[in-house]
Amino acid sequence: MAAEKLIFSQIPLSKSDLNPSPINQFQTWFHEATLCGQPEPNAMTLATVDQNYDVTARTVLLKSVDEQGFVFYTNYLSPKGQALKAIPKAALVFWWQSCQRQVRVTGTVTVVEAKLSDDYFASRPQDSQIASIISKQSEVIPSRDYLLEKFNEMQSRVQGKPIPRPDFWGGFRLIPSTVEFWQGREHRMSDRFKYLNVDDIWQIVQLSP
Ligand SMILES: Cc1cc2nc3c(=O)[nH]c(=O)nc-3n(C[C@H](O)[C@H](O)[C@H](O)COP(=O)(O)O)c2cc1C
Ligand SMILES: Cc1ncc(COP(=O)(O)O)c(CN)c1O
Repeated sequence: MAAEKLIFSQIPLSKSDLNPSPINQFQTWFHEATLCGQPEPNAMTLATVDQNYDVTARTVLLKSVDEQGFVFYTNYLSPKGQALKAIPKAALVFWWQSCQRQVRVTGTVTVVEAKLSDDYFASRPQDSQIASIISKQSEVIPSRDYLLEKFNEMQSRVQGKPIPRPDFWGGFRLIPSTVEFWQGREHRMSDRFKYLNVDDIWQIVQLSP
């Protein structure tokens, strides 16, 4: 592991290393994060702004990424769901300490196709499905017992039968307009490159650390 870490941490990143597509570049770095031994490399900070301009960030899990964008799943009625409905813009941050790498993404957010959410919901363990349904995400609750009672009630009611996805739960896709790759280097002289989408063409600029 130590040797693998050495391979990717504190190695120079130069423009000629970068794939013309920030998504391909992200996929390469994501793979390398696993090689570095980074636990949960798909955990990302998601920052949103609501209609009162209040800014909030929380961790969510990246569940898929392709040329269309970065997909995560959540409760559409949650604070983040409501914020994204009001202002469909967001930022993502990945910090892969094991590789001394950071990726920052900004862009616009759309609700994913119902079929994609249906398929993802169906792939989750049934107890996770139940938790998503009985939990009104981020609402104040009187106690854990209150939640457990709802969980147990639903568990005994469905008895393992397939549960359809509720319409208040599903995926969002962040369509990137900027993607920045940061490689930690010695003396805080880190390497940074930012992809900017200009008229559907990705331009790459180098940034001062
Ligand atoms: C590692 C980690 C992964 C998480 N993944 C998700 C996720 O994929 N979807 C989700 O809705 N909440 C996830 N959460 C919980 C959120 O951080 C947050 O507590 C919850 O979504 C409520 O956020 P909100 O009140 O801003 O809407 C995760 C938390 C952690 C620590
Ligand atoms: C509330 C919540 N919803 C969704 C997820 C996404 O992960 P999974 O679908 O693997 O449960 C998480 C991950 N911890 C979560 O905490």
